[in-house]
Parts: sequence; C-alpha cells; structure tokens
Amino acid sequence: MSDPVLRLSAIEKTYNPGTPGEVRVLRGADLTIRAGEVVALVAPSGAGKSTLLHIAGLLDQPDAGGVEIAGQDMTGQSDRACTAARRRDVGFVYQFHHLLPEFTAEENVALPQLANGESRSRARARALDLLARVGLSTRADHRPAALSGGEQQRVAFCRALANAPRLLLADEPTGNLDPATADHVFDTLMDLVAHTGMSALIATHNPDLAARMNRTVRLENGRLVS
Ligand SMILES: Nc1ncnc2c1ncn2[C@@H]1O[C@H](COP(=O)(O)OP(=O)(O)OP(=O)(O)O)[C@@H](O)[C@H]1O
Repeated sequence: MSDPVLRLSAIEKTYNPGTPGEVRVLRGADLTIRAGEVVALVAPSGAGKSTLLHIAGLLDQPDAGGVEIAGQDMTGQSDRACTAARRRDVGFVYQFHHLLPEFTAEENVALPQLANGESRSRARARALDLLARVGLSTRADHRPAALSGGEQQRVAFCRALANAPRLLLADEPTGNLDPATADHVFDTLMDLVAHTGMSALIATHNPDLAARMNRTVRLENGRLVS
C-alpha cells in the first residue's frame, strides 16, 4: 500500500469551551488518505466539515489528536512550519473562487508559485499549461469579472494545483454553480486530479458527485465513518 498523504488521528475540536456557547464539533475523528485517492466528505450542514478541512489543511489546530501530511507529523508544530507545509503540500478550493479581481487568470495561477520562489517565466509557463488543461487558453488574459462562474472556478482549480501539492482539499467546489455547469466543471477537476496523481478530500452535498470518487466518508457526531 502507498504511504498516506493525510492522516488524521483522534481529532478533537470544541469551539468556546467551558462557556454556554460551547460547540463540540470533532470527537475523535480518524481519516487516512493514501497517494492518488480521491475521497468524498459528506456531512449535514453544521456537522463540522469546514472545521475538519481547516485542520487537515493546517489552517487551524485541533485541541487534541494528530495531523500528518505527506509523512510529516504536524501535530503542535509552529505557525511558520505549518505555513511552509501548507504552501508546499496542500491546495485549497472553496465554494466561491476567491480569485484576486485585479489580476488576470494567468496571474492568479502564477502568484502562488511566485510566493513559493518560482521564477516568473516558469510560473507563467505552468499557469498557461494548467489553464490549457481546463480549456481556458483563450481566457488567460481575462480578469475574473470577465469570466463565467464555471470559468472562474476552473481558474481557482488551476491556482490550487499551481504548486503541485500532494493533497487537494475542496469545500463544495461546484456548490455555487448551476447543476449542468457543476457537472462539467467537476469533471474538469477530476481530470486534473487524475492527471497529477494527487490525493483529494472533497466535501460535497451531491450524491452523484460523491459516487464519482474512490470512496465516501461521512462526518457523523464528530467522527468519520466509511
Ligand atoms: N469560530 C467558531 N466559533 C464558534 N462556533 C463555531 C465556529 N466555527 C464553527 N462553529 C460551529 O461549529 C459547528 C461546525 O461548523 P462548520 O463550519 O465546521 O460546519 P460545516 O459542516 O462546514 O457546515 P456548512 O455545511 O453549513 O458549511 C457549527 O455548529 C458552527 O456553528
């Protein structure tokens, strides 16, 4: 079996502990994702899906439990170490694209690479290559406002994959699109993921999309069940 790209063990997370507003969200959540696996994360609204994705992506720390990414134990590591690991190993896609409005599609995809120390020419070449893969070669010079919702989200996928992360985390990546566009854009995402051989954890409410992934995990009462 291949090595895990993500391993969460016995993750606990409570918001506002010890106050009347206490919310115990994760209660011993375990998850292992191996290289090349694409896993659907299904959960009722408010069950803690975003909390789990933030912890898996090193944007938030659990109260207890272990987080391992690409074989590196990140439990209790400094913010600096988490930022470095996140930049290197993790790509994020959200329901809303969060592209920078003043930059073109190509620049939006090149920026994370420049932040990682890549040269301008190589960042540009990779951005154009990724945009071509999602059928947006002719839109590279467009700013987000001049792109359709589906095109904006495809640019966001390219940006998430720009630094060739080991792990893609996506929170309802097509949730903001009409059903037909969502279907098409989701296919593009799956093609990109398959092409790069990366692993992915993709939250979705859509059972048809979940069925296209390798397996589904369900977040129930703070734990993950297969
Ligand atoms: N910063 C916070 N402070 C207090 N409570 C929070 C905070 N963030 C989230 N919560 C609560 O924790 C629970 C889980 O939130 P989370 O956003 O992880 O759920 P979710 O499954 O992603 O929901 P949705 O599908 O509706 O986006 C919710 O009850 C939410 O109200």
